[in-house]
Amino acid sequence: MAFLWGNIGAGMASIMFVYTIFKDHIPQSLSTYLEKYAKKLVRFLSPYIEITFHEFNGESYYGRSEVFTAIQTYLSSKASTRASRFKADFMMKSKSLMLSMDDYEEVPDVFNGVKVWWVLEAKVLQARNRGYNQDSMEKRYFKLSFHKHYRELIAGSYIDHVMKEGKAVTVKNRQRKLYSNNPCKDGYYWKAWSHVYFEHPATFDTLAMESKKKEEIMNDLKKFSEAKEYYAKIGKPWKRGYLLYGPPGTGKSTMIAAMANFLNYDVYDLELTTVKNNRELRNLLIETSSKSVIVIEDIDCSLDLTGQRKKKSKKKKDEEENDESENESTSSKVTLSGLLNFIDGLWSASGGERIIVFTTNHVEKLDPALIRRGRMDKHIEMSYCGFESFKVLAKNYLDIDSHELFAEVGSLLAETNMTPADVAENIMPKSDEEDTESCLKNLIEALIEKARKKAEEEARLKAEKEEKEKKKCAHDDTNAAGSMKENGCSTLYYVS
Ligand SMILES: Nc1ncnc2c1ncn2[C@@H]1O[C@H](COP(=O)(O)OP(=O)(O)OP(=O)(O)O)[C@@H](O)[C@H]1O
Repeated sequence: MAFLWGNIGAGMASIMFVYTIFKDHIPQSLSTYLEKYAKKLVRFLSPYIEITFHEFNGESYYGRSEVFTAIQTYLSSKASTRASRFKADFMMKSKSLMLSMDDYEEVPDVFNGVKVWWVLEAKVLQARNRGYNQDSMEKRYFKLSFHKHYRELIAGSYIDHVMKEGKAVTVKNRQRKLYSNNPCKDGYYWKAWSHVYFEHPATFDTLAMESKKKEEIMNDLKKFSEAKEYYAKIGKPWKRGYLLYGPPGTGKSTMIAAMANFLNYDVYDLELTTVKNNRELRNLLIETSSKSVIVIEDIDCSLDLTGQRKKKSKKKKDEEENDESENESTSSKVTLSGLLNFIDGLWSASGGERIIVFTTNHVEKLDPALIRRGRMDKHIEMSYCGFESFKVLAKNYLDIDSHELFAEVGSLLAETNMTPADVAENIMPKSDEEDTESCLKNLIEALIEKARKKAEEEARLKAEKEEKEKKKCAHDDTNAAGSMKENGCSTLYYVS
């Protein structure tokens, strides 16, 4: 068989050699025709099979194929020993170089004694307007070749093996990312998200919050991350919504970082004000990866989302519907109903786990439809610093568990509203000379000052209220006297 294929190969090589010599003398149309059929003939006679795995499925340039990513990761672990040309990337997490296979470089692999060959190829396509300035487009794919004889083994067990190994390596090497929705160019592609490596140090240990509340949140997150089968069973997308609300500086952003670190998820920071319309929002969300926290901070300020449902006119409804239509040049913005649709239904198809977090300083301003249970499953109030939270901050910043000044701090915190951000600022040593005691004294001073200002403010408000009431009484008396006069009374009668 090998001899026969060898002879056919030699014959084909001679024909190709002669063809190359005379190619310039053959008309263009005939030469294209010959090349096409020569390729078909070679494929027909070849004892080898080729399977291709495309980076993006179908027409869509959103949502990279998970199979392609797993193969890429699997091969990068092989490329370092089996290829002769590599692409090198510096891994922040492991502080080491990661080698991956270069374009058109062949990487052989052996499975159960059977040899296969991988190569990364690309087709360059005509430019098409897909919402960003696209010059031209490259469609990359992996090509796997193996002998026909091993069709079942390779198409079944081997591909499974590659997927499993690829995913395992991805989890091991995972460098988490913080994405923001600023389009950026990556090779031939415009990507809707740009990223930096996510290295926020916050954890639930360093988060200032009552331990019972923290534990409840951690249990909730853990249960969610392990509930793949449960979500599949009840037929719901594997997602969970959190609403974090509270005054500025109470740790909403810190909580998001702690959640992402706890789950080992990426973070997508979605700035809604820069999203043109519902279509763009959909594309952005489709492009988010599994195991991610999608954050919309200050949802009340993000867009005119609040109360829009109630007030929506017929005209507005029509605009929203047009927004979903083919017209990409529309200037309409993301709407509440658009956002609700994506939260409810978007990820049912993609299947991966996602957490969506809204933060707000003014929970009372939000449309109830946006935060109802089922959409935002857990509402977490981020509050002013209590004694338990203070102790976490004291441990973080001063490395102490107790101190004789703690009792005074505790009673002052009970009377005053100070955010964890302000507490942290006050106890942070400002120079090498500042010791623990002087840091705590700084905080006590700040708390006393805050309590004094609060008392002053309360006194001012009380005086203002009394003044208003006095004026109102005088005004009522004048009106009463006036109406009596109108009714022909000359004397005022007071009824007690
Ligand atoms: N609960 C907390 N635990 C630990 N540190 C906190 C906490 N709250 C605030 N901080 C500290 O204060 C800084 C600001 O807090 P953060 O940005 O998380 O507050 P926020 O509620 O998100 O504020 P904003 O509403 O203004 O965005 C943080 O960098 C952190 O150092």
